[in-house]
Amino acid sequence: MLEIKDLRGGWSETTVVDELSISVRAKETVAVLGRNGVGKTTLLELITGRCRRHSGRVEFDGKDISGLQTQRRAQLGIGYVPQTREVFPSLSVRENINVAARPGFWTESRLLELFPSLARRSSNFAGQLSGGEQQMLAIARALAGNPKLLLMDEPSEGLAPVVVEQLVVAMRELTTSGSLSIILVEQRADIGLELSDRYVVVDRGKIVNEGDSRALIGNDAKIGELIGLSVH
Ligand SMILES: Nc1ncnc2c1ncn2[C@@H]1O[C@H](COP(=O)(O)OP(=O)(O)OP(=O)(O)O)[C@@H](O)[C@H]1O
Repeated sequence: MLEIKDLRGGWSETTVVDELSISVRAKETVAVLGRNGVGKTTLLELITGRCRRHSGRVEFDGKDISGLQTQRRAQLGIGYVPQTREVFPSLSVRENINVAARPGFWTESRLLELFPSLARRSSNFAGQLSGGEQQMLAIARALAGNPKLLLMDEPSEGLAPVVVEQLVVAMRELTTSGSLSIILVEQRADIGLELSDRYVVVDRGKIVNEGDSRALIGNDAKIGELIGLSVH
C-alpha cells in the first residue's frame, strides 16, 4: 500500500533521508528504530509532504503521490501524529477530534472508548491536558480522519511509565484490529518491536537493518548492537 523508492530529501537543500526504499503492506505495522537525529522524523515528513523531496518516489495505493500537497495526501488516507503532537490548545477534546473527522470506523464515541482518559475530559480545552492526554488526543484526532495508513512519531516520548502503559494498550488494539497500516517511529525499541510486525533500523538517512520484530524481541544485546538504544 506504501512503496517508497530511492527517496532522498530533507530540509531545504540539506539531504537527511538518502536513497531510502521501504514498502509497507496493508494492515502491517512497521517500527522505525534508530538513534536521535538519523532522519526518522524526516522520513515521516517526506511521506506526508511536509519537507522537501529531492528525488525518488512515494507511491500510496498504487498512485504516485510524490508531488502532492500535504492536505491531499491526508485526504487520500495518510494520517499523521507528529512528535510535537500539535493539538489545538484552545479547542476542546471533542472539537480537536472532530476538526478533521471523516466518515468511517473511527467515530468520536469509539475514540473515547479507546482512550478512557480522554472520555473523562472530553469538554476540557486541549491546552489543559497532561502530556500523555495530549498524545492520546493527537492519535485520536489522526484516527478520526479514518486513514488507511497512520504515521506515528515517538508517541511514548517524555511520558511517565504508567501513561506509556495506557498508550501501549490502546496502540496494541490498533495494531491488532487489522484495519490499519502503521509506521511507528519509536525510541523505545521494546515498545516498537512489541507493537510491530517488522522493524527497520535507520542510520544516517538509510535503512541499515530490517527484519521480523518477533525475532528481535528480548534480544537486548542484538538490539544494543543494531541501534545502541536502551530497551527499558
Ligand atoms: N523541521 C526541521 N527543520 C529543519 N531541520 C530539521 C527539522 N526537523 C529535523 N531536522 C534536521 O534533520 C536531521 C534529522 O532529524 P530527524 O528529526 O529527522 O531525526 P530523528 O531520527 O527523528 O531524531 P529524533 O529522534 O531526535 O527526532 C537533524 O539534523 C535535524 O536537525
